[in-house]
Amino acid sequence: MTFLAIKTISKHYGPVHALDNIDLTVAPGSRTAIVGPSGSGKTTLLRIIAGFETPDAGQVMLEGETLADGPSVVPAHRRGIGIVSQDGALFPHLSVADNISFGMERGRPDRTQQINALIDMVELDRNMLDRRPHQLSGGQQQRVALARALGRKPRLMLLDEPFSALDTGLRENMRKAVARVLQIAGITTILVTHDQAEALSFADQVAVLRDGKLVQAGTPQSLYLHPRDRETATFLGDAILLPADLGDGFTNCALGRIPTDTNGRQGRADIMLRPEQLQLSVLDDAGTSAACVGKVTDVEFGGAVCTVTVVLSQANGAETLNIKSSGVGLPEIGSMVSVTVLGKAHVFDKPGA
Ligand SMILES: Nc1ncnc2c1ncn2[C@@H]1O[C@H](COP(=O)(O)OP(=O)(O)OP(=O)(O)O)[C@@H](O)[C@H]1O
Repeated sequence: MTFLAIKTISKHYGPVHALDNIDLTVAPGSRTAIVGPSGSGKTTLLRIIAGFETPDAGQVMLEGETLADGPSVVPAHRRGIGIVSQDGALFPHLSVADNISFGMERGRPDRTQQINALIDMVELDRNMLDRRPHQLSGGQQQRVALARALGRKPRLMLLDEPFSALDTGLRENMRKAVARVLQIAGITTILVTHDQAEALSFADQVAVLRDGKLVQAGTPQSLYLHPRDRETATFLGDAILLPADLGDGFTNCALGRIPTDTNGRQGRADIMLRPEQLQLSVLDDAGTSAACVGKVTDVEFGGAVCTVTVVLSQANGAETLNIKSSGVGLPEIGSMVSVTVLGKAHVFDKPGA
């Protein structure tokens, strides 16, 4: 079932083609993340959905209602869409309570009850209600902004990089908290972010934009493991890209004979593995018959996840691999290791894709 449908949306700013024929559907109650490099059109798309920007062509439909049909649009304030932006955009001269209740009827008998319910929902202490925004941390301000947006009971919530000003630990906590609040409230959400890890962990659906075009949309798992092209593969995370010979659901490549995610394709192709699909074992003298052998040339300690650089032997094409490994029992530089592949290699649709 479709809740929001974006159909053939295009937008120019003078000579810049900010959005080019975008089609995207969003299911009710779901969380979609729109990701892409800087300038790929993410904010423009969000602003068109919100009603702050008019498309040149195409439609935006929400619950079957046409919100935009080319330049003919329903104004932003009549769309029932909430938005939380990067800076939270709170009113600095108003208390937290007044910020949350902004737009609520002032004489409403259940006003205090509503404010309390909203501040509880975003898991802030009620004793913060009398404070001004500058007396709150960045994360607390974002929660107030979310409470204010929720107070208007939006049909759809748009989050425009709301976590980007927060530091790493807080960012992750906020992301989880916001996802929880929106899920409990049953509100369909679209998040714009340039942080691919954030998109993968927050969303049920990830849509990748590049140069104003929608490159791929799908579940985080499907995009991460089966990206359409090399650019999407490397945008979504570290990737090991290798040339290979295909046949019968297997490939022969520098890592030996490994299963692939396509059947029935033959010939040369480019394949991708995620670094965590490769497992290292330090070789003792008896292990030199292992299928794929290499030498450790660098070890980068990174806490829980470390990077081990391995140069494969001549027999394995002398490829250089950056492999993710746990910080426990890291091999030493200069040691010989065998490399085993977990799972399947992804085959790109087109050679050189
Ligand atoms: N009001 C505007 N006038 C002219 N050009 C614009 C305007 N808004 C956006 N653009 C251009 O449209 C393209 C898409 O911009 P947009 O802000 O949507 O990208 P983005 O993916 O959100 O980028 P970022 O991650 O840097 O915020 C860019 O080339 C940008 O320079």
